[in-house]
Amino acid sequence: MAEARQVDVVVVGLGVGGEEVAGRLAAAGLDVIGVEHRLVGGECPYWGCIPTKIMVRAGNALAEARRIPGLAGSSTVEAHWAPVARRIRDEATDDWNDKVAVDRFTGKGGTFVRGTASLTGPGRVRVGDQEFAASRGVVIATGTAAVIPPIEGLSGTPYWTNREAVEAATLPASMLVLGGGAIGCELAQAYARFGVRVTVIEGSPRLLAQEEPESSEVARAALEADGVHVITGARAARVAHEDTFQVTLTDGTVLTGEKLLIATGRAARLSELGLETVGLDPAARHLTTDDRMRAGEKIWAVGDVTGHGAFTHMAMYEADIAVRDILGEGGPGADYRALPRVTFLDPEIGAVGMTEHQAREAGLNVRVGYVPLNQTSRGFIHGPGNEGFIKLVADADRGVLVGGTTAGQSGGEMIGAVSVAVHAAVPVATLLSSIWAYPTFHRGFGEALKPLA
Ligand SMILES: Cc1cc2nc3c(=O)[nH]c(=O)nc-3n(C[C@H](O)[C@H](O)[C@H](O)COP(=O)(O)OP(=O)(O)OC[C@H]3O[C@@H](n4cnc5c(N)ncnc54)[C@H](O)[C@@H]3O)c2cc1C
Ligand SMILES: NC(=O)c1ccc[n+]([C@@H]2O[C@H](COP(=O)([O-])OP(=O)(O)OC[C@H]3O[C@@H](n4cnc5c(N)ncnc54)[C@H](O)[C@@H]3O)[C@@H](O)[C@H]2O)c1
Repeated sequence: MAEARQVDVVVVGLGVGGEEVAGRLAAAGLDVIGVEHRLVGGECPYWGCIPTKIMVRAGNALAEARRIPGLAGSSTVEAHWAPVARRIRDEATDDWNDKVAVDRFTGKGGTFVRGTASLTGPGRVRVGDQEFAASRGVVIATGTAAVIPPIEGLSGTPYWTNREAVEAATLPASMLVLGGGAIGCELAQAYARFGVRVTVIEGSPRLLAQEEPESSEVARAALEADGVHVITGARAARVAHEDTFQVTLTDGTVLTGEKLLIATGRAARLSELGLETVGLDPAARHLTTDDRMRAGEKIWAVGDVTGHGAFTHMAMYEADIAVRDILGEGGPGADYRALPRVTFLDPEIGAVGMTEHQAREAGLNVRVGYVPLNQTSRGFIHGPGNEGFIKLVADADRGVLVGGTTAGQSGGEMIGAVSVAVHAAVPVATLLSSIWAYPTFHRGFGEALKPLA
């Protein structure tokens, strides 16, 4: 093997987080190697956020058109998948080609290496027969991959993960979805709105189990309204595939579907990284980081691998902190109190910070405000499609919000206000004295805040 090339920084994985770190460090004048074995940009643009939200946008347009009767006349809606598949292939992913993204990075002065990287010691990375010695250190941004549960018969069948569901040029007649988290719910609704017969099988007692119970109810009602068969508290015991999939649940129920989507969570890609060469545990679920995203000697970690929340905005947030630390720029460290997330169902389910349950578990003196959107003026005006609610969770001792959920037409947008309040610890008294525009959905904040006084 040739002698190690001396550089400033090696970034392993150029997904959302890694591309941001590598690009900014290169633009700042450092000698940066960026290593990626699939596509620069990672899961979000090619198989995650962007293509799935293109599907959601299209499904929502269909749903809104179907709401015209009773509001504005009549509508005949014919759903076609071809424009959705075309937008994903041509506009969003360049047919799963990352040339533009690679050029973006090299244009900032970075050196791109296509391949699988592994650590060989502090600051040292191997990619194929190339070795790099990074004087400042290595940034791990290797993201997550779909978890495939060890169900009898599943391995070896042509099951789908989010990748095949996103790449589909045509739709199946029917689809079984294992897992009712964000991926399962979003794809189930989008597919159902294009006429696919969808069944969701969720192991825990409710969908979106990490969120408020009220969010789970909204999600279930929304899916069922679109004809999705939702089964909760059920486990798959066996999978078989001939022409179609057969999933046998532990209670003996047999379900069939043309496709089977596995959406049972994601796991950090850590096991093949050579973490043992830098004193870290390769069997760990995530890389533990301090508030500067440092994970060990000459090692930073950002994005899904840190386990703080598998979201693009989290990867970007942590990338910014790591960049500032590597460049010695200072500034605020990581603070996860106000982590926002949006499940892009119709209605959208936005949430930030703690759920009521988490706040009680944390021993806070909890107060809760809750308003169903259909009881607000805007909800009444909106009519069909006005499902949702605002729920605010306050720490009564400190007089501030610690979390909230905004489910509804613009739930993903509304959560921004709660996010600011939690992040900046705005006193509930100050929020109560605010003026909320009439008739908006967010005017419901005024009502939801009243019990928190
Ligand atoms: C279906 C779906 C929908 C989603 N929707 C949303 C959404 O609406 N909003 C949101 O905020 N988040 C969403 N997410 C989550 C979001 O995509 C991730 O949080 C984000 O991509 C994480 O960025 P990352 O850089 O940590 O990892 P990734 O984007 O996974 O990038 C990691 C990169 O590292 C590369 N890599 C791994 N190991 C190596 C190695 N050894 N050598 C070289 N390269 C390596 C991988 O090929 C990959 O490109 C969604 C995810 C999925 C799957
Ligand atoms: N809108 C967004 O921001 C968005 C969208 C999609 C994904 N994501 C990110 O990607 C992550 C992964 O999404 P996900 O939906 O795969 O994971 P998830 O962890 O959110 O949900 C997985 C679900 O599968 C269930 N499950 C696990 N094993 C099962 C089994 N054997 N049988 C039946 N059910 C089982 C779990 O109980 C859980 O409810 C999310 O947590 C989120 O961070 C975000």
